[in-house]
Amino acid sequence: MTVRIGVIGTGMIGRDHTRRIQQVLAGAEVVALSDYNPDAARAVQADLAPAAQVYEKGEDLIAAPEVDAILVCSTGATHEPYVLAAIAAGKPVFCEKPLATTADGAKRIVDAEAAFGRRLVQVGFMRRYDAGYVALKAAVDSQIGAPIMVHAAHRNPTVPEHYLTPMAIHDTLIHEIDVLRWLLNDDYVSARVLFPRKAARSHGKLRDPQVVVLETAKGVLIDVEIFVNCHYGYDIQCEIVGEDGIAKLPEPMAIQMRLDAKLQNPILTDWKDRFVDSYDVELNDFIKAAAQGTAAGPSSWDGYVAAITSDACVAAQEADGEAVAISLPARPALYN
Ligand SMILES: NC(=O)c1ccc[n+]([C@@H]2O[C@H](COP(=O)([O-])OP(=O)(O)OC[C@H]3O[C@@H](n4cnc5c(N)ncnc54)[C@H](O)[C@@H]3O)[C@@H](O)[C@H]2O)c1
Ligand SMILES: O[C@H]1[C@H](O)[C@@H](O)[C@H](O)[C@@H](O)[C@H]1O
Repeated sequence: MTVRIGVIGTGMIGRDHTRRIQQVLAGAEVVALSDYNPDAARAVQADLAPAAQVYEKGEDLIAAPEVDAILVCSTGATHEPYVLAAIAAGKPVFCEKPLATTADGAKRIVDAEAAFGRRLVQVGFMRRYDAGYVALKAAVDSQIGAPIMVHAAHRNPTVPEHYLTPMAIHDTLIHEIDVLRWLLNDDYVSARVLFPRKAARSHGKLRDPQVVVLETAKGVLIDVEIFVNCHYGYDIQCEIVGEDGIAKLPEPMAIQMRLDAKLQNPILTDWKDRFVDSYDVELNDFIKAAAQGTAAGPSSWDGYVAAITSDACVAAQEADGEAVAISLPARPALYN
């Protein structure tokens, strides 16, 4: 079966996912496109999916009989209504992170999917599909003993002026919030945020860098440095300290050079390159499950937990280093 996919939001990642489906992956084709800016949808149609129908409204694309499954790749604040409409239509939906910009919004999605009674939603937490993180999880599960501490860093070379202090949580830390919970098979109980002096390259409305300290139910202490004006490159670090040893996320493959009297390893500068393979694997998982009328991978429950944790971290940014408690409601049976 070829899964007929409609893509809502044809900006940077919507275009890239369309390219994947049309040119890299098997088992699916993009038959419909929609964007708030119709010219963006038409440009993607012209470049990548000439047979696709362009819809002015995302809601009409979701309802279209030729669309079996939906990708929501629009701006974060617009995800919730599209995901709810896809669930109401009984169609599998892949939603880019964040699932919703508030915990209440994510809960509405969880409630709708649980009431529907079958998984339909996959959230775009692609790091769970990254070969390095998969190997790290195997080491944590079976080699280094029970985890005690995690040291992580999420560094971007630069961010635009519209990137404000809470975005370091909602837009950036959200990846660690999901992947560390998955790596440790644990949930968070509190968050603290500490700010060193502001880096000189941090623009006026942004406090950068910051350190988020998360504590888990099993007593693991996690520190994540978020530094989005680090200048030198796009750098993701993760080290897990266990009872018997330490496991570290591998560096991306790079040619080592002996050149000009230096031993050199290049560092990536663009997030699109760092996780390029994992985007392929996550969408492949979506296509396989959608062909069976369901969804796999990171669930709307995971998206909801990430939203609750993000809200706590944003509150912690204003709490002068004090801990903000995180408590989760009961998990519906659908997500056990
Ligand atoms: N998983 C990842 O690593 C990753 C990476 C980048 C972006 N993202 C997520 O993907 C989403 C899109 O990011 P992007 O970088 O492609 O942004 P972008 O700004 O390049 O594209 C967003 C597109 O959504 C369209 N849009 C806005 N409101 C809309 C609406 N109501 N209906 C339909 N279309 C609408 C815009 O016109 C634009 O074309 C964001 O939620 C972002 O967090 C995830
Ligand atoms: O939307 C991007 C993307 O999610 C990247 O993976 C992350 O490193 C950036 O901080 C964020 O702005």
